[in-house]
Amino acid sequence: MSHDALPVLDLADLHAGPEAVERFREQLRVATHEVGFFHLRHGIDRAVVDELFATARAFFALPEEDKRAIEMTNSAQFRGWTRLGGELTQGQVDYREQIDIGPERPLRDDVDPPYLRLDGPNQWPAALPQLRTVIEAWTDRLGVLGRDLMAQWALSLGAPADHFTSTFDDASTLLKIVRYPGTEQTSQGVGDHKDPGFLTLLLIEPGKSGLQVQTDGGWIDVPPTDDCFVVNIGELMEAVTDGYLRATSHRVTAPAVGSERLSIPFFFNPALDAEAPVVPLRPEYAERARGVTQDAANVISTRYGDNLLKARLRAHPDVAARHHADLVGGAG
Ligand SMILES: O=C(O)CCC(=O)C(=O)O
Ligand SMILES: [Fe+2]
Repeated sequence: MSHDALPVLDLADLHAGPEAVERFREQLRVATHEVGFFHLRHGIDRAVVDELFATARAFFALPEEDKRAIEMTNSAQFRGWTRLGGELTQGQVDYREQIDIGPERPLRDDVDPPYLRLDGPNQWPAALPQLRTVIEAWTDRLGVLGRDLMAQWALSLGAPADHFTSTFDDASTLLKIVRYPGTEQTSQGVGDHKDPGFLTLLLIEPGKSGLQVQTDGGWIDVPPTDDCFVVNIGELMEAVTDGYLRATSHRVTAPAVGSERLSIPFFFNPALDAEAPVVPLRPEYAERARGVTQDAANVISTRYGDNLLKARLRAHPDVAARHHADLVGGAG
């Protein structure tokens, strides 16, 4: 089926009686079977969203040396600031700067299997302590929402509500705060990709376009939509539903010169060592499962840590060469 706009779901439906809940689940299943992307009206106070973007702007406005002090290249865990042009998608440079923040954990002694190297501390900017406060509150809020949505997905597919619960007990979420400056050098803000995990809750700075999603009918522009997340599923959700649900390629075009675009994607994912639990699909859905995408250049692993490490090594070759040369065939 071809689509020229994303479906819009409303979280308020989950508190509006059994019929509304049923409708929400149906929309969730259909949207992620057919498109893999949808708008989700969130009902979050504007003041919360405004504070997030004000804090994000304050971070990007810090002096270069404050950001350089927390460069991702310092971190074997791929945490911290990536300068403009420091990231690749499909081998091409992305024109964005960002900070990556994961669960705050001590460094581990045991790093076998290698994905355990991704556990560890964040790098927070010393000059902007409120970044940590604001982001930790946001991450907690989105963790609750992520768990609720996973239960709705399970029910929508014919599985018990708690199908995913234990998988997310020790969630290994990832949050990025991203800035795309306007440029004439390239149209690539971030190149075509699928997200490697389960679920992405993307908050885009109000009023900004630039996100494009691949559908059967071609690439479509996602228009700015107030008070909504853009939600998409990642490769693991495709894998556990044998392709009944679809991880969809997307990209961001660089904004016009003289403007910029901020976004805050939150990737809701299980523990690194979690094996993604296959969903027992209702027979009428199993019949329409397409199988998992087979691509020799992007093999999907159902162990989250393996799938994440694959994506991180590919996107950040400088971090890979410095800290993980043994995994990428470097000098070591
Ligand atoms: O910035 C955006 O709107 C999307 C970013 C994205 O797709 C990603 O970081 O995975
Ligand atoms: Fe993405």
